[in-house]
Amino acid sequence: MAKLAIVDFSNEDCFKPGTSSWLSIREDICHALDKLGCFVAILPDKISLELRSTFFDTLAELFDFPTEKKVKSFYEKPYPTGYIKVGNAAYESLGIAGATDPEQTQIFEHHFWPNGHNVFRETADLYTKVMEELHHAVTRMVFENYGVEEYLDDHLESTTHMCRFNKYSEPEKTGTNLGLPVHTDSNFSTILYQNHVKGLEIYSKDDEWICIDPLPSSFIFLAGDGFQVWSNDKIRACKHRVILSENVVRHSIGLFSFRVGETHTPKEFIDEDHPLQYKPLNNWEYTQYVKKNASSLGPDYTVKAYCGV
Ligand SMILES: O=C(O)CCC(=O)C(=O)O
Ligand SMILES: [Fe+2]
Repeated sequence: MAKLAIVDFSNEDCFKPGTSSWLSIREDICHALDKLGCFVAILPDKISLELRSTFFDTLAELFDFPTEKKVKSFYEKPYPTGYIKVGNAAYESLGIAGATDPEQTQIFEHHFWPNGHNVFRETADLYTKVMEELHHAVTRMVFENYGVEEYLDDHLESTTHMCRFNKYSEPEKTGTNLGLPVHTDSNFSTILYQNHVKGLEIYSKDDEWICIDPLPSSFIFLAGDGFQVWSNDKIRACKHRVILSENVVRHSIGLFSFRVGETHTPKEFIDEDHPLQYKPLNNWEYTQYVKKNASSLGPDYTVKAYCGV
């Protein structure tokens, strides 16, 4: 079975370009992305265990609001997003668009708690900040590794982040242990963080599934379809799913990073042995298309069918 890479970011130098820690981690994560499109980043000491536990309690409070309230939590810009629940499935999710802007978290907070909920807002901002920092560092490492740093600033400036809070109800309540079916994320890249309940599984190349231990210091980085298009298939979008094996509520947080406008494959990824695989991708239109047509497209639909050359 392919091994999931666990990459230790505990040394602050890991976030400083050019240091030996940075260069060593850069090699590890690029190798991991090449193999599975995914790795686990260990970030201890960023958020205390107490705050983590309090935050997951506030997520339970959040999902306890009536459905009518949750449905009305909606963002029009920079892209439409809001509450998701399909049928009586185990999964439901609330999103904050442009979540790295604390004003957006505040709009979300006030929708649910008109008098404010400091712990929720401050901790949501903290998690978002930690995940954004990780996103920046990993993206820079990948661009450096492939010799395309000249496009990095434009890429980061064109990236917007959506934060989603997910709840998976107890299997005995919903009658299913399927949290989320097999999929790749349609955006560029995602960082996930779980409560103490396991469920996230990564598809390994040997047709086996790797269950990710829900450790308090583990953040999971996943390449999405946008990453695959950008890298001309050098880095494949990571297939994953959520299977609930315990009869308890599972929560997770995700930072979904999108490139606004079109994602192009840099010329550096194209040569005689690696001809261009994709037309430019409008990641947001693609995401909407996949969401709208999920049932007719089926589980084997890929970004290649959408914009392959
Ligand atoms: O809850 C998780 O761990 C995974 C969520 C996920 O895959 C998604 O929202 O796309
Ligand atoms: Fe996903």
